[in-house]
Amino acid sequence: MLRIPEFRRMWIQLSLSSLGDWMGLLATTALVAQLQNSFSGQAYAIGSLLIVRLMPALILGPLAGALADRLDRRMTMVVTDVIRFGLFVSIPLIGTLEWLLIASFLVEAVTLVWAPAKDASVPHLVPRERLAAANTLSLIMTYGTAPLAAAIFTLLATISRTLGSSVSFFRDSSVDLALYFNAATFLGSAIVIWGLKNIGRAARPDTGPEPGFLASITEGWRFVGQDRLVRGLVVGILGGFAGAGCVIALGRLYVGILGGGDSAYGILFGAVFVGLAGGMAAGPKLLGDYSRTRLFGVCVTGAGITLVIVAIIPNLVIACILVVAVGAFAGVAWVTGYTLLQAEVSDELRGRTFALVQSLVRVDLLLVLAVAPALVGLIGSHGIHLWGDITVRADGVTVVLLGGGLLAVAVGLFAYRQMDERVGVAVWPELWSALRGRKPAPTRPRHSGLFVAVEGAEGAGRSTQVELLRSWLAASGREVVVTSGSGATATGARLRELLFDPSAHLHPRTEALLAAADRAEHVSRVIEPALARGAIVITDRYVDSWVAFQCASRSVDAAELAVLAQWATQALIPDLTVLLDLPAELALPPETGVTPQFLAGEHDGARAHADADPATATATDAAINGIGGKPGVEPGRGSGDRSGEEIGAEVLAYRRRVRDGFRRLAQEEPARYLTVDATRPRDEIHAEVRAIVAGRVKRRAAPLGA
Ligand SMILES: Nc1ncnc2c1ncn2[C@@H]1O[C@H](COP(=O)(O)OP(=O)(O)OP(=O)(O)O)[C@@H](O)[C@H]1O
Ligand SMILES: Cc1cn([C@H]2C[C@H](O)[C@@H](COP(=O)(O)O)O2)c(=O)[nH]c1=O
Repeated sequence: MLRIPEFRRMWIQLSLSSLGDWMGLLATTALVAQLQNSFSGQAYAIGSLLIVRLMPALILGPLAGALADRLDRRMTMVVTDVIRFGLFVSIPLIGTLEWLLIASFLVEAVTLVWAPAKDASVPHLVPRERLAAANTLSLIMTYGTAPLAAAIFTLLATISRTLGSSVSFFRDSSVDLALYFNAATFLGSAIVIWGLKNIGRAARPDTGPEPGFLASITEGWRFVGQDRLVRGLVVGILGGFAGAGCVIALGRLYVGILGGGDSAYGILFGAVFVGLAGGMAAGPKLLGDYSRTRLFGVCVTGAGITLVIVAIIPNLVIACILVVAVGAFAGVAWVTGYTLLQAEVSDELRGRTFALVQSLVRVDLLLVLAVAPALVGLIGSHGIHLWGDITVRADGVTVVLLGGGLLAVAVGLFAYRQMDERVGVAVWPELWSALRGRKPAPTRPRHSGLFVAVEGAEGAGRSTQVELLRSWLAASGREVVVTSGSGATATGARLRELLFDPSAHLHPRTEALLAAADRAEHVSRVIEPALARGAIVITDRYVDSWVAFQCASRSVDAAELAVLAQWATQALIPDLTVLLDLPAELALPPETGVTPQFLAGEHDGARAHADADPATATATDAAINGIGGKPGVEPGRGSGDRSGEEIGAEVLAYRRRVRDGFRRLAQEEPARYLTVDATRPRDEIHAEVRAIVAGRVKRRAAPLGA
C-alpha cells in the first residue's frame, strides 16, 4: 500500500495527526489538572474538558460534513491543520483554564471539518479494491500512535523533571513541551497534505444547481436514512459502539465481580485492544473476497453473541480470552464498515455521511457511558439462587453487559438484513469457503428493482399467477417486466429450439451448457437491464426449473449444475421465488389437453386429488412422448416395447423427482421461497403472493400505492 506515493503521503499525515491528537489529549488533561489546586477542582476541570471536547460533534457535526463536501478537501485539511497548530501553540502561551477550554472546543470543531475531508479523500488516492487494506493501515496508525504518544509524553515529563532543577526553561514544562510537539505534528501534517495534488472538491453530478447549505445538510441526512446499505451500516456501527461503550464503562466493575483487581482489569482492557488490532489487521486478509456487506453484519452479530457469553461466564480467564474475540469481531466490522462507507457512498455525499456517522457515534458513546453505570447502580447487586450451591449472577453489571450484547446481536442482524445483496446464497458455506481461500461468486451491483420468479410443475398455475401479479403491480404505476425462464431472447429461442429437438440427441453436458447459454442471455439482456431501471421483473420459471427438470432426468449432478447456473446468471438470484407446489399426479402437460382443471372439474381450488388416477397420468405422459421433446429426456421417450403402464410409472416417478427437486431447493433457502399449495383457489394463492411481494417491494424501493 505504501508504495502508492499519494497514499503514503496521506498515511504519514494521518499518523502525524493521530500522534498529535493523542498527545493533545494527554497534555490538555494534564494541564487542566495543573491549573487547579484542589482535588475536586481538578476533577471538575477534567470533566469540563471532556464535555468541551465532545460538544462540537453534537452541535457542529452536520455543518462540518456539509462544509467538507463543499470546500476543496486538500485546502480544507491544510487550513484546519494550520489552525490546530496555532491553537495548540496558544494554549501554553496564554496559560489560563478558560483559554484551554475555549481552544479545546475550537480544536475539536476544526477537527470535525478535517476528519470528513480526510475520510472522503482516501478513495481518490487508492484503487477501490485496495481501500480495505488502506483503511486497515490508517486505523492501525490512528490507534497505534496512542502508546507512542504516551511514551513521548512520559519521556518529555522525565526530561523536564530531570533538567528542571538545573535549567529553568524545563521547570514544569513537560505539558508545554508536549503541546508544542503536538502543534508541530499539525504543521508537519499541513505541509505533507499541501503536496497531495489529487484531492480536490467533491465531484457533484450535473443534476442542476447546487443546493443551499442547509438543504445540503438535510440531503446528507435523507441519504443516510433512505439508503438501505448506509442505514444498515450506521445502525450496525452505533450498535457496535454501544456494546464497546458498555465494556469500557463496566470493565472494572465486571473484573471486580469475578474476583479480579486492577491488574486483571489491565489485562482485560489490553485483551480488547489486542483483539481489535488483530481483527483490523488480519480479518479482511483472512476472509479474502467474502462479501463485505455480509461480513459487517456477521461480525457485529458475532461481537454481540460473544459479549453475551462474556456477561454470563463466571471465569475471568475465559472472559479475557473471549474479550479478544469481541475485539477481533469489532475490529473486522470497523474496517469493513469504514471501507464500505468510502466505497459505496458517492463522492458528493461522502463528507456529510462521515460527519454524521462521527457525530452519532459520539452521542451514542456519551449516552452509553452515562447510562450504563447509572443502570448498574439502579439494578444493584443480586444473585438468583437456583438450587443447592448454584446461584446465578443477576447484578447490574451482568444485566447491562447482557443487554449490550443482545443489542449488538439485534443491530447486527438488522444490518445484515438491510445490507445483504446476496439473498439466497447461504451464509455459512460461503464464509467457510472464503476462510479456505476460495473465491466467491461475484457480488452484483445494487438496484432498486425487484426480481420475482414463479416456479412449479406443468399446469401448476404459473402463468395464471404471473398475470395476476403483473396486473396488480402495474396498477401501482411501477414498471413491470414479465418474462420467461427459457427462450426469452432471440438467441435463447434458437437455443431452446435445439434443446427441445429430440433428434439432436444432446449429451447431458451439452444440454446443460446450451441451457446455461440461454440463461446467460436472458439475465444479461432482459432481467439485468430491467432491474437496473428499477423495474419489477416477474419470470415464469428461472434456474430452479432447469435444475429440477434436468436433475430429475438424472443426467447431471445437481451441485455441478448449480455452479454452472450461478456462473451463467452471474449469481443473479430472485428476491422471491414463488413455488407453486402441485402433487406429481396432478402435474400434467397442457399439450395433452388433460389439465388439472380437467381432472378437478370446473371448480377453482378443487385440485387436491389425493385420488388422482395415476393411470390417467400414465396415459397422458405416454401421449406426450413425441409431442415436442423436452430437455431432461423425460422417461418414456424412446421407450421401445415397454408397456404403457411401465412408461406411466416411470413418468410419474420422474415427476415426483421434479417436485422433490423443487421442494428441496425451497427447503435449502426458506427465506427466499414462498411455497404455495397450488391446489388452492387461484385468488387465495394470489392474495398470499401479493402480501409477500408487497413487503419485498417496500423493503427494496418506493412503496406500492395499492
Ligand atoms: N389455482 C387454480 N385452481 C384451478 N385452476 C387453475 C388454478 N390456477 C390455474 N388454473 C388453471 O389451470 C390451467 C393451467 O394453468 P396455467 O397455464 O396458469 O399453468 P402453468 O403452470 O403456467 O402451465 P404450463 O406449464 O403449461 O405453462 C389453466 O387452465 C388455468 O386456468
Ligand atoms: C425450462 C425447462 C423446461 N423443461 C420442461 C418442463 C416442461 O415439461 C416443458 C416445457 O417447459 P416450459 O418452459 O414451461 O414451456 O419442458 C425442462 O425439462 N427443462 C427446462 O429447463
